[in-house]
Amino acid sequence: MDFNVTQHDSHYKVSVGTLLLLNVFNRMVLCPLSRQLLKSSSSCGAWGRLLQRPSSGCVYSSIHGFNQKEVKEKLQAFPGGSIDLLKQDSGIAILTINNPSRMNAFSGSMMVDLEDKVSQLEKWTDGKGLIVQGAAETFCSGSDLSAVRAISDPQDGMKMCMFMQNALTRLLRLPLISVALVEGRALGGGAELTTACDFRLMAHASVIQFVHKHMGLVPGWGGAARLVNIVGSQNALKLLGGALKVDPEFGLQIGLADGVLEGSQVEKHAETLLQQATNWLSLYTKGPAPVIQAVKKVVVSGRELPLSETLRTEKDVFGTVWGGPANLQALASKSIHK
Ligand SMILES: CC[C@H](C(=O)O)C(=O)SCCNC(=O)CCNC(=O)[C@H](O)C(C)(C)COP(=O)(O)OP(=O)(O)OC[C@H]1O[C@@H](n2cnc3c(N)ncnc32)[C@H](O)[C@@H]1OP(=O)(O)O
Repeated sequence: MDFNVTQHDSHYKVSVGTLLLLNVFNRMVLCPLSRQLLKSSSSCGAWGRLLQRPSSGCVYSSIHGFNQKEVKEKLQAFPGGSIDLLKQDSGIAILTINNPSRMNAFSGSMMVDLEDKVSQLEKWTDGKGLIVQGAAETFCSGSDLSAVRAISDPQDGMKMCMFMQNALTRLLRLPLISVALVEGRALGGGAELTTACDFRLMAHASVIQFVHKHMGLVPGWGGAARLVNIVGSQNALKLLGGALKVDPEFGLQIGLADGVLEGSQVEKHAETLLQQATNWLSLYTKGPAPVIQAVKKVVVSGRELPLSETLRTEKDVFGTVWGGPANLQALASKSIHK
């Protein structure tokens, strides 16, 4: 018996016998080999650096003079607020920036808390998606200005910057498809945080603004580098150089926003913003966790690595899903893609 398998718009006639043989070969030889390669490369290769080891996505380590323990102790001296993580059975987690009395500004302890929550998400094997939101109808007003004033010494500022670059780089590299739900304002570091998600959904009347120039600064949490990747260097220069206010319409126009949400969290009858964001994200997280995570991993490597390393990573990730449960089930159900 033969059936058609659609692959990249081409139709291949493959016999069931051939498929079974391929799958047996894959499960017995290629998959163990791939897993072995992934394990062995975790200590040195690009794949290992980016995707395999929890916290391996760090930009700075001791070789850059970065002492994580020391920085954490300094940051803990500026308490207030929290970063709350809710992991749901659906595989979608909600990360809430919670410091409403300061418009969800990041205190030092919240920065430490964020790093801890990212570590937890890196270990979440059942995870598929992540929504990052602010508490109490606003997103985040950046660094807590009282902490900023207290650590205005450039050395300390750079340590905080390295800590947040590490945390946000690891956030963006999570094997979860992430979306920032922007309600109210995302200012300064808050605007940078939105760029550490794969997508941004903006609520009606929300604003993303890189206010750094008004503060005599440039982004330091990796926001400028990510902004250039998202909107291109011309638009990034305009947003940073002019400290422009980006509303949903402008956000869509330049590609900073991926969708606009209607209404607010407190509306009684309409779908809440969180429900709308969940529905939006569900289109991309539908399916088994290993497959969704593999999708994110190949995109992260494509986004960050040179082509030859990207291709090798793609091959390794491919080896983790080829002949896996979802793949075998799809083959057995003779799925077609009309
Ligand atoms: C620039 C780089 C740096 C980084 O990347 O690390 C930063 O992010 S620095 C922070 C940049 N953000 C700001 O400068 C925001 C300053 N705040 C505002 O512009 C306004 O407060 C605003 C627009 C967020 C909200 O205005 P609104 O009129 O709606 O409310 P209030 O001004 O009354 O604010 C309520 C309450 O929140 C306190 N607040 C707001 N943002 C911060 C902040 N970033 N740090 C500390 N506290 C903040 C504000 O002071 C009010 O407190 P209150 O005790 O009631 O006076």
